[in-house]
Amino acid sequence: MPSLSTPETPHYTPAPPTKEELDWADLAVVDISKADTPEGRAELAVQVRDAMTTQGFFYVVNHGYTQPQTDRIFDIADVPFARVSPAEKSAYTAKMKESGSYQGYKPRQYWHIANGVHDQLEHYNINRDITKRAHPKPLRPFLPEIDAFARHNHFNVLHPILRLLALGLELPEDTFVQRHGFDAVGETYVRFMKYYPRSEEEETKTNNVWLKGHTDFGSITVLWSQPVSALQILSPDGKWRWLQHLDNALIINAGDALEFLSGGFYKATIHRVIQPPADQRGHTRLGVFYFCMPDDDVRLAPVAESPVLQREGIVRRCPDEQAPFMETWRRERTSAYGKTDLKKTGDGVEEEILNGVVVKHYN
Ligand SMILES: O=C(O)CCC(=O)C(=O)O
Ligand SMILES: [Fe+2]
Repeated sequence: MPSLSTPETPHYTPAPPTKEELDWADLAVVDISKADTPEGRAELAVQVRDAMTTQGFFYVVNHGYTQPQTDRIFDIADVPFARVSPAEKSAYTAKMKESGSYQGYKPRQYWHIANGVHDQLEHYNINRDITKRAHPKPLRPFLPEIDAFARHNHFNVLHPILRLLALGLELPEDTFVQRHGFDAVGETYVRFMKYYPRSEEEETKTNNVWLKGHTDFGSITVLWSQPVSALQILSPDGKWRWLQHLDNALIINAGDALEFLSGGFYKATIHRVIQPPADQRGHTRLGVFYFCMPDDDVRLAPVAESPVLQREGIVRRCPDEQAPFMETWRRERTSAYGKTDLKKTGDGVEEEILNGVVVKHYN
């Protein structure tokens, strides 16, 4: 909470929500405050199971942060971009290709998008254990608030959702919670992300794609809703649909690790970022995320003991004995992303093979 004792920082004002009527995805809204009781969890488990087996995305509301608390996190999120010098940014750049980890900065223009055009977004990633590594000086006064924010995401958002996902598979409630320890060794982290407007030439050469269609490689992504429309999901009918901003809501999606663990029952949904509608162009777009993944030593093989999977069948992307550990999967995905030669396999689809598993990218 902002108070007299919290350090000051300029307020980040995002563009107002678009007035355009876009083709919005119709997603469930999950009131996570109901997860406090067994009856509430039983009700939400059905809602979450339906969302995760069809769209792979849903909204969460009543997560326990007030609008002013959320606004404060967005103000802090701008610090690593607006208040850190280029020299300090370069000193804290992540060694993505070499170490397979995003911890630190992903600089602008690091990824190839299409036709020689590179991205125009930077992000700064902070492991939930904020003490694991040093941070740029201007960010240091805000570390206690970032620590509280990571814990809030972990215990009040991630764990309740993991319990619902286990219930949806008729498994003991803590099946996935046990594989996502806050104090375990693993990469689950906070990401602040800033997109900058692009030139006409960049827009044309990339067909307005800012971030290519992909699945996230972790289990669950928590995206703090912000007003600049640009995120689209590939709907089950094959159409790209826009995600609508809801004030102080979270957007939740499943990634590869959850798809592996659930034997294909919960879908890692493909999503991308494109140029915003005309009334929001020319603005920066600031994002706040909590990227969640199982602990490094978790093997990403299906929870075959699930009665649901026994009835419905399991879809495997590789044989169980070859299923990657979370650590291998995240390092390979991180090193390869935006840096490898992809093979064109269809209209707007490119592929690569990592650890014996096909990974698709969409334009
Ligand atoms: O910026 C967004 O809305 C989505 C970003 C995203 O998909 C990612 O960082 O994996
Ligand atoms: Fe993503």
